[in-house]
Amino acid sequence: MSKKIAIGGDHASPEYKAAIIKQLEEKGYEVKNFGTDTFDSVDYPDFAHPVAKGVNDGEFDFGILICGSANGVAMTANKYPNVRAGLCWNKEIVSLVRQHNNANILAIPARFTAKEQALEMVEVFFGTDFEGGRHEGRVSKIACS
Ligand SMILES: O=C(CO)[C@H](O)[C@H](O)[C@H](O)COP(=O)(O)O
Repeated sequence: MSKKIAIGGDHASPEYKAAIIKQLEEKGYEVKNFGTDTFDSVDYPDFAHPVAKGVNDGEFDFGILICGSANGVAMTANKYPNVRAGLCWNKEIVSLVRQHNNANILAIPARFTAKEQALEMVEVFFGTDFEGGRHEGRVSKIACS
């Protein structure tokens, strides 16, 4: 069954988001776009919450969030107990956030990452599995009870 992916971001990112959606759909993923789709100024939590909630509730397997620095969307998403959003700026960090942290949301800083690099990061994110092992226990300690 194809993976279901939720994606969203603010006005810093619509063209990155569109390119990522195209790439993912071409690879057969099912993608739901939560906006925004224009450069009109918006508030990033309004787009990060629905993506994070969908991943948190198991409606989506993974999420992608994009804003200028990625801090705002990552902070918002990480309020949800089942979400592990990783702010990534290169492919190596993306590999690690999947292998070691079992991230289920990739947070991309559009204003500090070239679009080609963002697309490569997305490819690495979905091509890398959690290693488990010694990381299982650590990841299980992330959420507050
Ligand atoms: O990076 C962000 C939040 O962490 C967002 O993209 C904001 O838009 C950023 O704070 C910049 O805001 P601006 O209104 O685009 O100047």
